[in-house]
This record gives sequence, C-alpha cells and structure tokens, in this order.
Amino acid sequence: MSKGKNKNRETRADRSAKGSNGHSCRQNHKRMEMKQGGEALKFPVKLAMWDFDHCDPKRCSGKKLERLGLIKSLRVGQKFQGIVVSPNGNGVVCPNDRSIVEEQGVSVVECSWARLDEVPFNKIGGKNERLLPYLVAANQVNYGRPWKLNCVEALAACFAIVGRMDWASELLSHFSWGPSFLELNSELLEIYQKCTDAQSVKEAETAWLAKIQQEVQERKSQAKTDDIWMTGNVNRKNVNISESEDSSDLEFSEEEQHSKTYRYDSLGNIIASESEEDTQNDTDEEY
Ligand SMILES: C[S@@+](CC[C@H](N)C(=O)[O-])C[C@H]1O[C@@H](n2cnc3c(N)ncnc32)[C@H](O)[C@@H]1O
Repeated sequence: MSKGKNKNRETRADRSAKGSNGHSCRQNHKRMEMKQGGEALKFPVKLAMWDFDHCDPKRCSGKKLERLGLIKSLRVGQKFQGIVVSPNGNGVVCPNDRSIVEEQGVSVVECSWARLDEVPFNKIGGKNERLLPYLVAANQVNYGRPWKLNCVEALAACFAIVGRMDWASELLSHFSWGPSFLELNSELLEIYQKCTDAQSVKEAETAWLAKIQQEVQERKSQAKTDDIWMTGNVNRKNVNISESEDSSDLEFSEEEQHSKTYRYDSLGNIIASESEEDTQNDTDEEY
C-alpha cells in the first residue's frame, strides 16, 4: 500500500491499464463487451484508435465501432505498427500501403477537429502515419464537407484506396449513412486505386481539384447566361431607342439570321469580329 505523498500517484501498472481517454482498460473492455446481441463482431484486420473523449458518444463513430467490438482503444504512449490515419500524417495513403494494411491493420485518432491542439501527437502514432487525400464526408454531422472525415469514414477510405473495397463496405455497413460514403466518392476512389505511391495519389488529387475548380467556373458562367433568359439582357435596357423605332427594328431579318452565325459574349451581346468591322462584305468567315 503506498503512503504519504505518493498516495495518489498512479503507478506505471495503473497507467498502462488505462486507455487514452483515461478510462481503465476494464471499463473500455466492458464497453467492448456491449456488442450487438452480446457477441463481439470480428473484423479481418486490426482496427485501433486513441480516444480522447472529445465527442458526444452518441454521435461518435469511433465509440460506436468500439461498442460493436470492432476497434480497440490504445493508450497515450502506445504506438501502432500498421497505418495510422492521422491529421499529423506526412504522406497520403496510397495503394502501395496495401501490405501494411493487410498485415498490421489501421488506426485513427478519435478526437474533435476543433481540439487537435490538445492531442499529444508526439506520444501516439507510429512509423506509418498518413493523411488522406481529398475525399468528401457523407456522415450526418459533416455531409458534403471535404477532407474532414469521421473515424469510420477515414478507416474505410484507407481500405478503399488500397483496394480493399470489401473491408470498406463491411465497416460502413454498420452506419445507416455509411454506404453513401463510397457512392459519393466512387469516381475519385477509383482514380486513387489506380495509383501506386503517395506521389501519384497527390498528383491525381491535384488533377481532380483542378477539374472541379474548372467545373465550378463553368457553372458560374452558365448561371450568368441563364440569368439573361430569366431577366432579359440588362445591357439592352440602356439602348436608346428613338420614338419612331420599333423594337422589331433591332431584330435581325430572317435572312440575316440565316446568312451569319453570330458570336455572343457572356451577357448575350453580339461580338463584332475585327474582320467584320474591317470588311463588312466578307461573309465567308465563320465565328
Ligand atoms: C478528428 S476525428 C473526428 C471523429 C468524429 N468525432 C467521429 O465521430 O468519428 C477523425 C479522425 O479520422 C482521421 N481522419 C479523418 N479525415 C482525415 C484526413 N483527411 N487525413 C488524415 N486523417 C483523417 C483522423 O484519425 C482523425 O483524427
């Protein structure tokens, strides 16, 4: 029995019996026993997490995996041999990581995105710490948000990238919204699966981001053009039409419309080509 000033100090044995959330292994173990129908579910590879208890247990995907007996809690100070999917990672998960995933498993850091500065990253992790490339969350809390996935999405994303779609689907099947994560990201995951190393995944990610950026620009210009059909061409409102001019005078004759193909700017104004200004009679040029 310890005495005096050391009375309240934890022994090494006490500490090692606690998870990263400070709960005793017995408590964690007890929770792990609360499986569906009392039976622990089995997963083909090791799944682990450092749980910092930042999140509402009812909404927390890591805790749910733990309740199902699918994931093991690690303590601070304990390292993980497999892939550690972490905001502290250097390279990104890539198909070349497959053998590590299959042999050693995957772990995550169960914490709040808003409290990352409270996580002692130097005391957790392992030699295979990885970021995830661009993917979009499908969970109910962060639906549609890129990069910041929850724990089960992060584990599933890792499995999917290394080509273990079977494990990704199996894990997500325990969440009502789970399968939609793979649907939402299907095109991109297929692209990542065709890569090899981290650099090729980064290149694929850069190309994808450029593509979606371009699509956004195109949609914006399209929206501007569509507005004209709804509101009319605002530039035309400033055209000074004399009393005697009928609006039909501003329209082109059928003959004109058929004889030329006009080019329009984004506001619907006809762009006069240089050659048209120079040589009014030149009708051969196509725009
Ligand atoms: C910050 S926690 C949030 C957990 C959430 N409360 C839940 O219910 O699962 C999500 C964890 O998933 C992993 N993760 C998610 N997105 C990631 C990304 N883009 N790169 C690296 N790790 C990521 C990390 O381990 C991260 O700590």
